[in-house]
Amino acid sequence: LTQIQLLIVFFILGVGYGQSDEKRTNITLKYGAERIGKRTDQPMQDWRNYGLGQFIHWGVYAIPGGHWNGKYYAGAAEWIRSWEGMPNEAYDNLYKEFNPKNFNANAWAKQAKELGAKYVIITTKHHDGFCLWPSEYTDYTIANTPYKKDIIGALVEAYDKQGIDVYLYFSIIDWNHFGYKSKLVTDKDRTDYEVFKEFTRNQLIELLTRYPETKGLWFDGTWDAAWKEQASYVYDLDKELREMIPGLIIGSRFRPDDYGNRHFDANGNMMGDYEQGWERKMPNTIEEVHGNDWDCVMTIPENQWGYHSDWRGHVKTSNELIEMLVKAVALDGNFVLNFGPDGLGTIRKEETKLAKQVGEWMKVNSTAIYNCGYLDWEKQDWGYFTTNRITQEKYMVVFNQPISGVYTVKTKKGVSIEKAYLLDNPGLELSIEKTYNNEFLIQYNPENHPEEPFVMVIETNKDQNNSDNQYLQPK
Ligand SMILES: C[C@@H]1O/C(=N\OC(=O)Nc2ccccc2)[C@@H](O)[C@H](O)[C@@H]1O
Repeated sequence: LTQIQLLIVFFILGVGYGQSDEKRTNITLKYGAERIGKRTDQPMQDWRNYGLGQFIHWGVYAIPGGHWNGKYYAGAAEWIRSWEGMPNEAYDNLYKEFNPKNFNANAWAKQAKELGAKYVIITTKHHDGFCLWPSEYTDYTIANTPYKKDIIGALVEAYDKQGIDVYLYFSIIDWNHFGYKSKLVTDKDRTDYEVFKEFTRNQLIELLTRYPETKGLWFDGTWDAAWKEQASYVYDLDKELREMIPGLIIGSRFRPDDYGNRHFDANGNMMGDYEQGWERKMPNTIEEVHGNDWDCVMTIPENQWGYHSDWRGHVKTSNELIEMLVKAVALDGNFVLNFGPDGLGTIRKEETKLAKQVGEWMKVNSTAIYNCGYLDWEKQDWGYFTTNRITQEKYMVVFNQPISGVYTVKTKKGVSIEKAYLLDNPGLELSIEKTYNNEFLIQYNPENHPEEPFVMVIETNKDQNNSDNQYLQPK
């Protein structure tokens, strides 16, 4: 069978589409997954141990904030230029009034610190092509606004000062560049696109040169057919960027393989260092993550990344966001919560309130989040297990208090629970009954009903500070 016929066979069998976790290598690829299995170097360990991150979506789309000419835009605010109610001409001149007089990078970074975020992903350029840094490769940048100053530089410095690692979001889609095409039809498309590819490479090299503190790049807007044909160019660019900053972390949303597959190549092996497919959604089982690192990026409203002045539909509460965070960590992922500052650089009150609430919970309970990941015990209804990858301490994060006050825990063969107590009250030991093989019942009946999730610590006969485990010490 030719490779194409083989691919078709795999595709029909549904096995070639990258959702399986046994690593196959039947199809020879020049531009497939660069590695099978997780990265184990320190920068990636640090990434894996973050738990919680902050996403910032900010740009000229924050000026209209989801409205134009008195009309409400029901889409995602950062996509307003694509709305028929927003003339391109009008949008493309908004930068001339971009003057965020309330912007305070240190205040944003301080708020992220109090939230408990260990890293931040900042939009340098979204699909509209507006650059928040003074790029020398286009005039459509912050330098040509009334504000003039380098927003990215100020944010990198401020977050670095707070000890929060900085990752840069970069959209390959660029509606402002003449050479950007979603698909390549004519010869002129192709020659224009070659100019666009060089422009894209130049901007990425420029960003890593200007901001060498950058720990990684979060690519977006790579779903176009035109981009998916560029396996060789992207492979070389990926290599070039990684050589500029050793340890640089890039997710699965950047490279296409020989057949245009992103996230997973034709053999089902993940491209990049972690899976970036969980956007406003989450896996429910460990099987769905296929043994890969992954992040979930999440909006507070249903689907607004950039600032929209009129959030409609469901706005998540702090307890909902905390549960998503814990669920991500419990399934070996990171949870990245999005903030969309308004056109003047103010982080809106709803986001500030939630950042405070989640931050207060993290102050008490982050022991069950930072450096933690998946524990292969059977999931129970009361909530989630997490375990510290270094100390192997085990946690039960409770979201659903059983009326019975009985918390069922099924351990592994030979593992018995010897002690259980509340993280925020270690002195109060909880009673433990062993029933039958590997099942233990922990009793906890508080007088008053806790108003938010809480953490129980469990110690087993197998706990030791296992220094030879595969995860290195956090930084
Ligand atoms: C983080 C978000 O990323 C986007 N798009 O993401 C996706 O397209 N996600 C996606 C699409 C299909 C499958 C899985 C994820 C952007 O368009 C949006 O404005 C925002 O920046």
